[in-house]
Amino acid sequence: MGLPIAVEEVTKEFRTDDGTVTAIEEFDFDIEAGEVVTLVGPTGCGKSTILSIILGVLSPTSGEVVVDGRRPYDDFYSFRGEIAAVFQEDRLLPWRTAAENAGFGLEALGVPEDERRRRVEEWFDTLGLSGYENAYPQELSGGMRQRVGLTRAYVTDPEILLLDEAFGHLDEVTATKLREDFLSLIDGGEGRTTTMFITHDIDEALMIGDRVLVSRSPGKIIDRIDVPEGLHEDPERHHEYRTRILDSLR
Ligand SMILES: Nc1ncnc2c1ncn2[C@@H]1O[C@H](COP(=O)(O)OP(=O)(O)OP(=O)(O)O)[C@@H](O)[C@H]1O
Repeated sequence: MGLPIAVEEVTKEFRTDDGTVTAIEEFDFDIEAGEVVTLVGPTGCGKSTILSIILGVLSPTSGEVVVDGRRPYDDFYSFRGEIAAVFQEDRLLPWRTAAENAGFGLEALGVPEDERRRRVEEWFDTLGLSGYENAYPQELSGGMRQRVGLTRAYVTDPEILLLDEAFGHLDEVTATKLREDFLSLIDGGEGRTTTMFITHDIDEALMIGDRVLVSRSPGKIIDRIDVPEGLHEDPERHHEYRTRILDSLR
């Protein structure tokens, strides 16, 4: 069903040669178990920073993130297999085949090879990668590589999935197809994974999120929007929501 995420008054500052940069200021929101929340905003508004804190690779300067009574950055290894992330660059290992890359997380969790193969094959089938198990990343298109990255995350059956501009560098046709597949994946499951999806693309944020958080640089959340069901199939209403976000970012 996924675990809920509580982000409580989180501020993150970085020290630089010129002083201090505030990447995010008092981010405060909850993501319910199984909810899909998108965070949208222009470059430099703190999207990757908050994602890294939830993933547990960065600590906040003040405030805290609590998942299941634990803080990911204090207890990183206890979240192994529970939080998975997909990034803009696919981060596949070039010397591993597509199936070996996709099974990497399971391998780290000590899942036996037969079981790994079975689970990867199931996901490859769902994501249209069947037949490419033995291909190397450099033999695959950008969209296919990103599907391998998604498989690597999904195959561990995580409680929380974090996506950082995951479809951002793909051409529009491939990105649209991946978004549609991604939506049918998250809507198809009986127990939804709690998902945080960050993007600078307003249409993508509205299409994917149950709820959209809007952030402006320097990192401050300036709007929170509940997305009505089926919004992306209603161009007029979609336009209204898009305009609201654009206006708040001006
Ligand atoms: N390690 C760091 N050291 C210094 N400043 C940093 C560091 N990481 C991020 N920042 C600064 O914090 C701010 C927010 O960065 P962040 O990467 O979170 O933004 P973003 O919204 O993800 O941007 P983009 O869409 O370009 O990826 C920026 O001003 C950035 O320069």
